[in-house]
Amino acid sequence: MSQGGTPFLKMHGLGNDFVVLDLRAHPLALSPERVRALADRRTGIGCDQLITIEPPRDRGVAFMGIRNADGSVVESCGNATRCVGAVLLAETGLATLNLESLGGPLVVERAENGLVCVDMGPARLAWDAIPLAHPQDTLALDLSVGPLSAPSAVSMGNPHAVFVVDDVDAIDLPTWGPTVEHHALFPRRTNVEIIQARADGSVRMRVWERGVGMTRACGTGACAALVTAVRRGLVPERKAPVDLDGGRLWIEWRESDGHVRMTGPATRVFSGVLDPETGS
Ligand SMILES: N[C@H](CCC[C@H](N)C(=O)O)C(=O)O
Repeated sequence: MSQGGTPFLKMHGLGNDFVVLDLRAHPLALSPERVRALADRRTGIGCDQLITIEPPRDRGVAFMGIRNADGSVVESCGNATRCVGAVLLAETGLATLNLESLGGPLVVERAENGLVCVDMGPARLAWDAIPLAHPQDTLALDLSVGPLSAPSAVSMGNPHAVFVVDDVDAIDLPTWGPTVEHHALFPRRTNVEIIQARADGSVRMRVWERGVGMTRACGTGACAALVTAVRRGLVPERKAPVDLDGGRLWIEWRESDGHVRMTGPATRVFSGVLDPETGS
């Protein structure tokens, strides 16, 4: 492998996986084509999102860049925030730190049992904050696609359409997800979640991610799911475990400031160096 390549880490949060490029000492131009090539699971390293760690732009320890597998640059990624947060907590020895993203400032803390807790900022519920193409009540949108109808819309810096269903395993999300993702109601497309409330107070969720497709977990989606469950009166408290295909996240929607806190694992898989010639 040639010298001077860009170091990377392969990481995941509950199976939602990332190639994390540390660009702080190794600037690298990332065209959408290059992102798609790196994310390709057949010919590239393979990941749901390409994540960059960049020098801070304001008061954080670093800036985190987020690119979906289709090459789109997006605002927020909860699972990647825990992963990058874990890297920076270990690097700095801090117990809590500020991380910057396009979706806004994030606060990352060490939690018990090796987990990572992130203050994902406020849930945004206004129609033009999602954004939607025209004014609507975000608690229940005037939208039906196949067996899915009347989702709630929530932004965690990125858009989410959350459908409440009786049984998430009875919905063919790979079929209906893309139709919702690209619906004209969402000028920036949307992530698509289906959720069901359980008798034990937990929430079960599956997700079709904007710019990726089906993933095993979505941290911002889990935040949007809990916010929707609270708004719809489906859970007894403003906090609940959210069970995704890849595992469990603990989510709380704080009443005092409307911020959403997410706690869960961050897993490092392997490290490497990108070849500067081939970029992979
Ligand atoms: N697909 C999302 C970005 C990644 C979100 C997800 N991986 C998470 O953990 O929050 C979007 O286009 O907004």
